[in-house]
Amino acid sequence: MPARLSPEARAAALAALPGWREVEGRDAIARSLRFADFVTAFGFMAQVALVAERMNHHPEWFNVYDRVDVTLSTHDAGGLTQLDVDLAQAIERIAGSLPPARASG
Ligand SMILES: C[C@H](O)[C@H](O)[C@H]1CNC2=NC(N)=NC(=O)C2=N1
Repeated sequence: MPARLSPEARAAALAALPGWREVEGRDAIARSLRFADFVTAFGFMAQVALVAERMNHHPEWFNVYDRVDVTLSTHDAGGLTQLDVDLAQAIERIAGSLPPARASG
């Protein structure tokens, strides 16, 4: 398992991941994604699950209808590592290939 990212590496990683934010009170990053509908959201989760299993690195996530809240942290390392950055990038690639949510309000 990779080492926890230094504060500098962490800041650089976040700057390169628009939409992702730091989680308060723990060394983790998070993003909330919205899709066109439930089937698209669940399809996103299915695709991410296959990547996560291949990486042996798994997201914490919560789904309601068209929304998926994802938190990434490396539990074995007790914080953020390069694995989380790699998985976040894979998540961006998969989400970007799916139809977006309709604009609200
Ligand atoms: C035993 C197994 O390799 C570990 O539990 C893996 C599985 N998936 C994991 N996922 C995440 N997010 N962090 C981990 O430390 C982790 N460890």
